Amino acid sequence: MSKPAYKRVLLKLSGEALMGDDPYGINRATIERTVADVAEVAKLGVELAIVIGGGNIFRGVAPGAQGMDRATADYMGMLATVMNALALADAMRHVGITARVMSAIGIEQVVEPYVRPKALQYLEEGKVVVFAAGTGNPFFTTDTAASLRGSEVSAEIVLKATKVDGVYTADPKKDPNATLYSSISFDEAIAKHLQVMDATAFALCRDQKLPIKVFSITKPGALMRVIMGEDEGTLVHV
Ligand SMILES: Nc1ncnc2c1ncn2[C@@H]1O[C@H](COP(=O)(O)OP(=O)(O)O)[C@@H](O)[C@H]1O
Ligand SMILES: O=c1ccn([C@@H]2O[C@H](COP(=O)(O)OP(=O)(O)O)[C@@H](O)[C@H]2O)c(=O)[nH]1
Repeated sequence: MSKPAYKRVLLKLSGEALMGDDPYGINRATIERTVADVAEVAKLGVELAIVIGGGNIFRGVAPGAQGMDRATADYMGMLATVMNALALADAMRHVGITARVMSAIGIEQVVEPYVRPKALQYLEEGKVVVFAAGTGNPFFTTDTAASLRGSEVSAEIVLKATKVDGVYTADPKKDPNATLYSSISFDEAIAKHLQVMDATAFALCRDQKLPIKVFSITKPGALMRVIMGEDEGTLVHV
């Protein structure tokens, strides 16, 4: 059997990865499917750090957050990612994968705080590390958290699993004529304002020379194909 293309990766899962076709929240069948994909990769011996989003929960409360102070709403969003991280780690435990959740905001009775050397130790021990609460700061996104943590743990690549199967010339959900890039440079993605990730996340990865692969969260086998270095999704590179 061929070998994985990477030894250590940072996987960014949007809240969507737990939501499925529900309007919001956590869908049991969907989380199990996501975890089965992740488990397959972990069992190959690839060291996996995960940053989980919160859109699936935050969307449910967002109407009530209207008119709210932005920073306060963002803290609610970060707490949503903590809930997702707990659900994800628990689902991993069910399939025999040991996961550790680390939070960027202090919430010690619930999960341990993010301590970089500890995260590195877990990864070396073959445990999956789930980073919760994004960067711990309002006005950021979990995509930026993925770039940050990916850099901190020296991941070889950031794998962004999302609703679309790669980076397009325009938002494919809005423009039916948009075409898929097989690869694109950070500078071009930023200059063209391609919104698949925010500019802060792109810029951090560019500066750290940390490539990003954007691929579908729903396409069966896509994560494994990416891990094996096969042609899948879009590579964003320096
Ligand atoms: N140029 C583009 N290529 C691909 N996707 C794009 C592009 N511009 C905007 N998008 C949108 O970005 C989304 C991916 O971002 P993601 O962080 O997973 O979602 P969200 O933040 O909305 O939960 C896709 O759903 C897609 O519709
Ligand atoms: O470093 C961070 C990461 C996240 N968030 C908040 O948490 C929410 C959920 O994260 P995100 O939208 O990135 O999740 P996803 O779309 O990937 O599910 C965001 O909308 C922000 O309000 C934040 O304030 N700082």
